Amino acid sequence: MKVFATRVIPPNGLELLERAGISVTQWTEKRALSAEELIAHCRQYDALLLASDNPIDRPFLEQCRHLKVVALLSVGYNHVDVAAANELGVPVTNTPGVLSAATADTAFLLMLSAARKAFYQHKRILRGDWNFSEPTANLGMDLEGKTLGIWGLGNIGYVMAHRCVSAFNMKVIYHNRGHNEAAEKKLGAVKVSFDELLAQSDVLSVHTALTPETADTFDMAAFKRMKPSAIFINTARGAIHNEPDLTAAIEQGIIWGAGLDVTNPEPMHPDNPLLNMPTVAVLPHIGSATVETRNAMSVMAAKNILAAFNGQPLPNQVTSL
Ligand SMILES: NC(=O)C1=CN([C@@H]2O[C@H](COP(=O)(O)OP(=O)(O)OC[C@H]3O[C@@H](n4cnc5c(N)ncnc54)[C@H](OP(=O)(O)O)[C@@H]3O)[C@@H](O)[C@H]2O)C=CC1
Ligand SMILES: O=CC(=O)O
Repeated sequence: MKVFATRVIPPNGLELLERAGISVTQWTEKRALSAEELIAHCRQYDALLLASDNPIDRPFLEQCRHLKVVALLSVGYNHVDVAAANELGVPVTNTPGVLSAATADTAFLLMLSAARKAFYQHKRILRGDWNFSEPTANLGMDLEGKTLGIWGLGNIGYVMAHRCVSAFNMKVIYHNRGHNEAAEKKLGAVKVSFDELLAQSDVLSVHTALTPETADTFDMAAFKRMKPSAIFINTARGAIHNEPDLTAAIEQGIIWGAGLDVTNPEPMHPDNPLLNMPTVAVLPHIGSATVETRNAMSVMAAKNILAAFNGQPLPNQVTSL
């Protein structure tokens, strides 16, 4: 059995596959594979380990029906046509849970960085503008006791809420389609309507999957319903917010600032005005990027591949949005 990986894979997962006698070919070029190249490679392999954002769409799936599994090195699967995969009998797996803490830490980092204008303060040092003795300049805001609103309180949202309650005694409100009973019981999280989430959050952190229902939710109309002191955090997917509207909302003081690990589009252009706003912190989609977490993800993906090759139930198969 042979696996094709679209990027260099963290060692723990790779070792697991190789110990089982499976050969893994990794795409080592910096540039991403084109759709045609991906299909051409996959024709020669039994499984795909997808560590890039190449779409797994119907044209791909129609030409690669022989794959025993497409194992994603991510929890998000908005780049997969799940209905087509189900219809064409190509199993798809993801990596839930193991990356929740690292991604929540990224959201927490962005929240604190936006609140204290950290990225901007760093830029001040670089340009020789230390200015220590000015008591009213470059002030941030406290987070102690503030209200954290989570849109999509699942695995990552839960850890983010836990961090914020433990560190800053923040009150947690959330909006999901269902209830998160563990968060209600253990963190005192209160489910509110989406309108209340917008109106009451001091920090609003997005943790839903990108779906047709969640795309473009945070536009100017949504920002106008938020507090002028609110911080918007998105570590989920950039297409959930409208970036020109977010830029205008911060410029016009409709909201205070933002922390983004995901942008729309990615990569963000280096001239994007958000990068020069004092109350904005942007990271290049590094949510799960720690040594431990990426290794854990690679092990999870490898276990899904091994299960597929051994004809066993797949531990992390995704079958619906
Ligand atoms: N920046 C990064 O590097 C990373 C980004 N991510 C992104 O984070 C996302 C979340 O991951 P994870 O926490 O593991 O996922 P989960 O499935 O555990 O949580 C998602 C939550 O969103 C809620 N939800 C889904 N649809 C809606 C909706 N329309 N309205 C309100 N709530 C909704 C779900 O609850 P309910 O069903 O009750 O509505 C669920 O609780 C991923 O899909 C991925 O896109 C993940 C990892 C790393
Ligand atoms: O964006 C990363 C993911 O795991 O999803």
